[in-house]
Order: sequence, then C-alpha cells, then structure tokens
Amino acid sequence: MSTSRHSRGAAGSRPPSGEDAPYAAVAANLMKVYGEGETEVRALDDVSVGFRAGEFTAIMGPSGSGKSTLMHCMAGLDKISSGSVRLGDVELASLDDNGLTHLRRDRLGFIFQAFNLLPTLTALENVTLPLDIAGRRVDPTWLDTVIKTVGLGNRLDHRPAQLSGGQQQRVACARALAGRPEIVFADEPTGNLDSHSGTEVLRFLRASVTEFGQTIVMVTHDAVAASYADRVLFLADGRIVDDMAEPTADRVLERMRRFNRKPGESATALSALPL
Ligand SMILES: Nc1ncnc2c1ncn2[C@@H]1O[C@H](COP(=O)(O)OP(=O)(O)OP(=O)(O)O)[C@@H](O)[C@H]1O
Repeated sequence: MSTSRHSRGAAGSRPPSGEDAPYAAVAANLMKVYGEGETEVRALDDVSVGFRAGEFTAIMGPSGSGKSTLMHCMAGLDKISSGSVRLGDVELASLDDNGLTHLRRDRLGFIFQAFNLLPTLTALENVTLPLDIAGRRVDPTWLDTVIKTVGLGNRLDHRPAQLSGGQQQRVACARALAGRPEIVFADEPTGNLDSHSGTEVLRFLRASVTEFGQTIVMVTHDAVAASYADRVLFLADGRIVDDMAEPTADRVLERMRRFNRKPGESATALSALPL
C-alpha cells in the first residue's frame, strides 16, 4: 500500500487553510440521541469540532460510531438533540424546515455512495439540475472549469445508463460543485467504485480543495481514501477520539486497527486481521 500523501501543496490561488483559516462549520457540545428508555442510543455524545474553510476532512471510525449521524447533523439533514451546529454564521437550530431546505440547496453540495443521478437527464442536465431548480444562474466559466477538472468533456450528452460507475460519480461530483457551495458533504463517495474509478474521484476532490479552495467533509471506511484528506477525525461510540493531520494510508490503517485491539494485545499480533 502506498504511504505517499496526495499533493496537498499550496497552489497559488488557494485560500488560506490550516490554523488561521475561518471555520466553514462548527459543532459545539452536539448530542444526538435516538429512541428513549431502554432503546436509547447516544449516536453523538458531546461532540465539539470545527471544519476549516478550504480544508478536506475525512471522518472515520468503526461501524455504528456516529460518522453518518455527524455528517447528517452538520448538513441539516437530521435534527440535533442538543448543542449547536453553525454553518458559516447560521445556527441551524434557528431555521425551520423551509429554511433548512434553502440552506442545503443554496449553500451545500452532496455526493452520495449511490450517485443519485436522474436517469432521464443527460450528464450536463444532471450537473446543472440543482441550480435550475433553485432558479440560479449557471456561471458558464465556472461550469466549464468544473467539467474540465472532472474530465467529462465528451460525455456531457450521455445519460447515466450510458456511463460507467466512475463516470456517474464524476457527474455527481460536478453537480455538487457547480453551485460553488460553502461545503461539500461526501458520504462514502468511493464505496461503490473499483479502485481505479475511486482514485479518479478522490483526485478530483483533492484538486477541488487544492485548486479552488473547496471545503469538503467526507465519511469513508477506506484508509486510502482518507489519505487524500488534510485531516482525519476518528469517532468511537459517538465521540471524537482522535484527530490526525496530513494522514497517510498506513497511519490511518494503524489507527483503525487500534479500535479492534484488546488491551494488552500487540500490533503485530493483529496486523494480519482484515478490517
Ligand atoms: N434512525 C435511527 N434510529 C435509531 N438509531 C439510529 C438511527 N440512525 C443511527 N442510529 C444508531 O446511531 C448509532 C450511530 O449510527 P451511524 O449510522 O451514525 O454510524 P456510522 O459510524 O455511520 O456507521 P456505519 O459505518 O455502519 O455506516 C448506531 O448505534 C446506530 O444504530
């Protein structure tokens, strides 16, 4: 497995990220409880975290640790039990359902594992659909840049069924970026792709951060995918238990293995275990 990082280097046009960058989203003492009484589950247990503008963050952790719940709460897709979530200067709890719908539509981009393209529309129509629905003007120069970066040039007239999985996910990536969202939330974007297509999608996400200053938050189970990020947050039992800067696949894998290790067991004894 490669230990290399993925060219996070500062491009000339890149806005400041790192310690000085403003936060695109902040959660403070975030709690999310499902059910009650004996069936109560604390999916998020007092989570406080900030996502800096222009940074690519991966969220990892064992199954059931709260990754999807955190992403859904940050994106206004799920109501929180207590605490606070702010996107830019907007407190999500202050918005009603209509306000949340507008916020998601106008300020956020989404990429899902299952592409979620409309089968009757062409690739280009899928890319511009959210803007068309919102009645927003498509910036032709920006659209051109996104489509070139994602490498879809000669397939814009194709319908999803005429595209490979990797091409469909690249359409979904272009759709997420077309409206210049403040944050793109990606939920296992490479989960349905072979490694070659997955690499193409991850390179595009990386490039959109490095070259355009996009902010991305991505849930993944894949250490290689996480190594494209600037930072990896590790969740366990609804809490953030680690925060790794400039990850490599090997360091991420080693950290994930520690979740499976019983006290006293050595790293070598478990190194052959499948995750
Ligand atoms: N709608 C729901 N109702 C009840 N419990 C839920 C609901 N959604 C999630 N949970 C519980 O909350 C906890 C966190 O779930 P979540 O889906 O966020 O974990 P995850 O880390 O994304 O898991 P995976 O890697 O398997 O997708 C789990 O115990 C899960 O069973």
